[in-house]
Amino acid sequence: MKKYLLTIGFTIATIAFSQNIQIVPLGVYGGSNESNLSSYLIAEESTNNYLALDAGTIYSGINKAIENGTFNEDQNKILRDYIKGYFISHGHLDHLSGMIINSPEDSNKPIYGISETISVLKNKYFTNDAWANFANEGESPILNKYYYKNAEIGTPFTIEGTNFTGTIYELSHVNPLKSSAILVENDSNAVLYFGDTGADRIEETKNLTTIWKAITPKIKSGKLKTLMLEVSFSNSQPEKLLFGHLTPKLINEELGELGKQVGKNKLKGLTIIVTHIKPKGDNEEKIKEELLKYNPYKINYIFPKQGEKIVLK
Ligand SMILES: Nc1ncnc2c1ncn2[C@@H]1O[C@@H]2COP(=O)(O)O[C@H]2[C@H]1O
Repeated sequence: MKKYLLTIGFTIATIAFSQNIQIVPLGVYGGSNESNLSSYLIAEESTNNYLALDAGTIYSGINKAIENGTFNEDQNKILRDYIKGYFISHGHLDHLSGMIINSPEDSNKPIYGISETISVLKNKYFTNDAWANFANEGESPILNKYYYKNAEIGTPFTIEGTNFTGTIYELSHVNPLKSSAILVENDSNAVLYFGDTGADRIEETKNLTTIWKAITPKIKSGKLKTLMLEVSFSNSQPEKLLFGHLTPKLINEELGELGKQVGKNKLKGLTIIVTHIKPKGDNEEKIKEELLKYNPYKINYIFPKQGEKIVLK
């Protein structure tokens, strides 16, 4: 009997610990189309406990997900109950305007970010001049709906309302402007989401190298399921006009650095979800073509679509 119970316990534990991760893109572009800007909901597959990775577009993305059958609930419930908190990578509008605009209808929840991002929210957006202060610090009247969670770089923290922990890393988005990435993980799976970032060579920083070193063990063990990485421009964009972004060429340059840590063959089949494409002219088609045509590390590229769920196995 005892052995039987132990087996059941082990099976339940295995199921509990091997939760796949799902991602619901609410917005996928890095500009122009204000109804489809960077925001990705991430949760364990069998739950509705989502962290929003950036919040450029919220309302239109939820509607699109309902239209696609990804969600089968009303708009308000998804906003208020499913989204347990926001990670905001940096202070640019295309990463947070959806959260601001929807704040009057939202419920109480945390906003995670580096101190620079929280400072922008506090001093530029949740102000009486720009909107109203729906957060818990800053200008009066303080409406106390959102509460800031200032994350220390590289120190894991609990993501409220989920089984995830988060670890934030610093990025450079036209040095000295800071952006950030977050490693979201449960016991068996991990996803690394990047806000806007330039390449180390162009930004003259070592931020990406630091991240590649930090995640190498998780890639080697197979725990890290995907990188959600920006590719804003095609290779035709001159390096002096990148404004702190990546191109397919620079992705391969950075993957070369990661490959040095992990071992080249270990990158084969790694999934990269391509974020933040700027949908101007034929930029989107060119980026896709360039990534797929010259893919020396045999990366599995996914081009997310608004409202279409991705399950990472
Ligand atoms: N000096 C500049 N000249 C023209 N466009 C710029 C300049 N700096 C920033 N931008 C644009 O403004 C955008 C702000 O958000 P992004 O960083 O996504 O991308 C940036 C560029 O597209």
